[in-house]
Amino acid sequence: MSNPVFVALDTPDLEQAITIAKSVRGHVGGLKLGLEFFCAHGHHGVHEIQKLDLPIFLDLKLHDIPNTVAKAMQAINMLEPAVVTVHASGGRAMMEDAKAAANEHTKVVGVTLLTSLDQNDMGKIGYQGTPHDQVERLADLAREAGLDGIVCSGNEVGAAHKIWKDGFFVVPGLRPKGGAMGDQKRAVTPQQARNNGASLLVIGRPITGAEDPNAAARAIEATL
Ligand SMILES: O=c1ccn([C@@H]2O[C@H](COP(=O)(O)O)[C@@H](O)[C@H]2O)c(=O)[nH]1
Repeated sequence: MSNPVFVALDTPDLEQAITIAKSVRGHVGGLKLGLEFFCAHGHHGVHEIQKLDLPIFLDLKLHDIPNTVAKAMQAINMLEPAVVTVHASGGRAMMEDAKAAANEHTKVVGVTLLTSLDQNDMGKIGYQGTPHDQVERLADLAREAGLDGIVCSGNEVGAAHKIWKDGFFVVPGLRPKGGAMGDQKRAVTPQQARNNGASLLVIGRPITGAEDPNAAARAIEATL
């Protein structure tokens, strides 16, 4: 992938999503559509964004019983997404069925531990160990289930890469040096994530919330 940055078009406003995507398309490698956009616009919205002719990452974070996730995957296959997310904590059978139901050319990746969570949150949820432990445990499970890779923070991607040499590593929660964290708790810079072994970098607000999204995307591209 020449430019590993996928910009997260996190808005329920279709026109705004198209405007931002048009302004940054020369400086990103793809477009990520998540729950906010998909719940508002569904397949129609994805078709509109596809007109911009960049790969589409559908970040739907599917998490349910295996049969339901497999059927949901079948229902988005006609959109031919480049990447789709499921929650790795849905378990091995769910991930196996998700991968089996997906298009041959769609990468299915498992979210390990959301980048908005830290060690303190893990304790409250009832997860054992550190974020590294959780990411490595679920990376192993995702690999065994036949997924293409995982989603984790830039802090853990180096360790995950060591245990899964040919895995595909999606890293969100990225902030240029000094950038506002917002709800992200395990953030690193795009450059750090890339150096640590990220395959795909997800960047939302540092680009979409900038006064000049094109300049922000260009500045990030220049650091990679
Ligand atoms: O662990 C995760 C998984 C997914 N995301 C998604 O990435 C973007 C990040 O947006 P920013 O504005 O750059 O914080 C967003 O769409 C999340 O749903 C994540 O942040 N962490």
